[in-house]
Amino acid sequence: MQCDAVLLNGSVIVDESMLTGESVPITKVALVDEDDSERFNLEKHSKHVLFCGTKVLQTRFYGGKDVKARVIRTAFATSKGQLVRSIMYPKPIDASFYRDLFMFILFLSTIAAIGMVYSITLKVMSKAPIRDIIIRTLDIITIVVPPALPAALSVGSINAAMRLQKQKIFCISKNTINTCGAINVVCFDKTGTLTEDGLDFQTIRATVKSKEKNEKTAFTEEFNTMDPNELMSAGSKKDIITAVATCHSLTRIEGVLNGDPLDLILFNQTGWNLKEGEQTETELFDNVQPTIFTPPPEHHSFYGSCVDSALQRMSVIVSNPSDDTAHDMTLYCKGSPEMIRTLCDEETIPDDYMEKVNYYAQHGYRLIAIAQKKLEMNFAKASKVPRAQVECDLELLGMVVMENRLKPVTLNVINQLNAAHIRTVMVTGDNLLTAMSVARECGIIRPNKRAYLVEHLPGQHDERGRTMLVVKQAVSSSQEVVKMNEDEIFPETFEPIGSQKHFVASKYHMAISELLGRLVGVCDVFARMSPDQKQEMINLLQDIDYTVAMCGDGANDCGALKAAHAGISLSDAEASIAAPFTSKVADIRCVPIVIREGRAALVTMFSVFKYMAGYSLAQFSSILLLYWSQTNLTDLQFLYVDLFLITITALFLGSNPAADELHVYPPPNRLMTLSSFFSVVGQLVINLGAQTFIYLNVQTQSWFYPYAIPAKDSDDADLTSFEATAEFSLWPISWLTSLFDNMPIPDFNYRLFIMIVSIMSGVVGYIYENVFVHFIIEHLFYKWRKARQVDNVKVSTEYERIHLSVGSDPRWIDRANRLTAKIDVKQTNEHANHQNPRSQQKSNGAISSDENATSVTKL
Ligand SMILES: Nc1ncnc2c1ncn2[C@@H]1O[C@H](COP(=O)(O)OP(=O)(O)OP(=O)(O)O)[C@@H](O)[C@H]1O
Repeated sequence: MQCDAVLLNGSVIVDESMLTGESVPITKVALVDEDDSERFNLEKHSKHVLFCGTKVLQTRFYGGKDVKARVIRTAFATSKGQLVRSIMYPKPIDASFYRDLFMFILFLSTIAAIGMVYSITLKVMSKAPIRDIIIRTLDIITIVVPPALPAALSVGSINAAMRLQKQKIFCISKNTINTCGAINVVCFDKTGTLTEDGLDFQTIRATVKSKEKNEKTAFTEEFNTMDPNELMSAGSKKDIITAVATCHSLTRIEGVLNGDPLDLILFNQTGWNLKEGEQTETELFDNVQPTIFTPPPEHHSFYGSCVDSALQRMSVIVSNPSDDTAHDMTLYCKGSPEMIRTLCDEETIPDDYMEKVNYYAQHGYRLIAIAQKKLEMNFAKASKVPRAQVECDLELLGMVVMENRLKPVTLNVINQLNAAHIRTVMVTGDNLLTAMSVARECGIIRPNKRAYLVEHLPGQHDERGRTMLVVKQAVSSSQEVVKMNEDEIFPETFEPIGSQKHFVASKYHMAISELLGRLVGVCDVFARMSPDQKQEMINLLQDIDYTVAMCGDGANDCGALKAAHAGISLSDAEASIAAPFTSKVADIRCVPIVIREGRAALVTMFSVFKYMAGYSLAQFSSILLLYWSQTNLTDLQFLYVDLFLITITALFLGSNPAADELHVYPPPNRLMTLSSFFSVVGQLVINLGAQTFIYLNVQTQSWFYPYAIPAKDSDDADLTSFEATAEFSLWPISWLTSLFDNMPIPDFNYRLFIMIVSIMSGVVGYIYENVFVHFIIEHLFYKWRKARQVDNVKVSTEYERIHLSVGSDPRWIDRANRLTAKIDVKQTNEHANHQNPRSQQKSNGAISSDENATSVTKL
């Protein structure tokens, strides 16, 4: 057998192409235990890569080729932590603040360079020895840019990672924690993330030939069990149960059935049993081996299945020894109702098919349609036949309706994020109507806002070449929009400062089941997204400068988790390797926690940086003055400032915990701003002013005598001087005075005077920071700049006005401007009152299924 990859427990052999992060097309996989590896000639059998893996991964091979490839990469990454980055993180971490840090260090270096020129000039003029010139000049660099800076900067994120771990959230990329502080949009997968993974079976609707409708196909009534006898008495074929029992990728691991939770629940409903072949795993991949499915005792047939899967559907070919001959087999296919419809013979589709699908979907149910096709082929041919050849002209057998239950904490967490003005977006592979209903239920679509469905009319363009779109209004939204004071949701009037300019406060929500680049900024629900589209959507959001978190649980979220600034996985399997964060508590409570800790890490990183830079500049001012007198601080004075005042204080600063709740104002995520510049330069000038004043003033005192410059400067030269003591300014307790080589200042009043000058300089610095930097620069100046930009772009409609509030970012305005073409929203009638018990509960989520009730807008 030749396969593309081998999952080998315990040892790792890697092909170079995987290390570059390229995707290798993998269609055939062998799983080998360590004990079997010698017998299995690895080099001969594997085309591309040999990997280590874990047995449990076998159950995940239901997602199609792409997913397989990802699983294999995961398998490798699982046991070789060090190489995880090269494979799973080909994309470097994007963080503008790291760039800013670098720029800021360059800025400090420029200040250091000025100091160096000053030092060289002074030393040359005083004819100092070359060695002294070099050492004193280089001193200035380490004073202005402290060597402990990088270590001190990472203290915040290390502490945050430890706090996260206590809350069962594990992080494999510490740098990402700082990025989380800047997150302004969170994308959620639906199934398994917002809703429970284990869906409850609700109803089965089989198809029958209806006598009343001239033998046309129709749906049976709702059945709440999968009893074949009940279904057959209603005229349905029992094949629908056989299809549910065989069309899946469940497998036994150590005797326990494992696999997709949806399949597991449906299979358990059938009461069938599954017995896999006795072969070793190696042999399993040499040939397609039948898996045996045993129906309940009254039947005694055996079925062999060949599982394959692809986007939105999966198919099996089944042989029933009691019914089929050696040349007869049956293909069973199950998947999304839209996809199965495209594969079925129209004759077998009931007239009210889409009506029923929409009916269930708009009440939040998850639907799986089931179809079959009789094949004339033997087992050997069936195992190799291309799926396109057999997956056509299917006969629809019916559909299964599953309940989509929200996890208990979901609503609360989404509300927390909304209240903090962090945009929440749903990105799911499921049906648009189901997605909208769940979005309404969990608060992504807010109760006081209308929801619109956007549909794309491919190929239709207006006179300006813009794509035509259809906008449908949610059926109940106009009547049932909950009248809420906007302040109840947004307690404070929101004013974007700095980083917060992307917040979109629109009066409505839009949902779409296609990925249209321009709409990522305005749609809140993205349905029928393939794994690649999920990833693409994250990239599009990043293109318009969002800092994006993605929270998901499944193999289909791996790409998006990897692409996001912060991927948060709720699963231990493949998603956990693609994501920097993994929560052991499988619900979305981890999302605000990660953002809060990210904010704490970001704030502490910036504060530590500013503190260290500020103190270094204060020390720099002292040095400039002391160099003028050809003296310097003593070694212990340097040590005291560097170690105690700068490094240890910075380390304590870095252990600040996160705030208890997610505040509406995020911390600034830029360091290179006008306010930072004025803050640093202003504090430097204030400090230098105070120190120069003392430096000059001390020289006018009667007891002062100037520093005696030694004949030849040497390392152990006596640096004791009144100038240095006045600059260093420590209360003259005798042991401290001798420890720091201070020159005791004899006049008590003058010591008090130095103290007062230093306090005054602190007060002036404080006032400058708060009045000039915070109020005038940050508040008034940014407000003035914002007022010059258009803030709200209005989208007019024939019936009402919809306001798109787009913040102040010019790119947003540009995008919103393209939406200002007329949106002609036609309101549809309230959908018929349904008997379904969930209809009341979910009425807010109901949306129109009337395909004609639309009109066109242009994008
Ligand atoms: N085991 C399965 N058997 C048949 N069809 C399936 C199965 N799992 C998913 N599907 C179909 O494929 C569609 C896409 O599945 P996918 O796993 O990408 O997303 P999802 O599970 O519906 O939602 P989410 O992306 O929120 O997890 C589903 O909506 C469903 O119609």
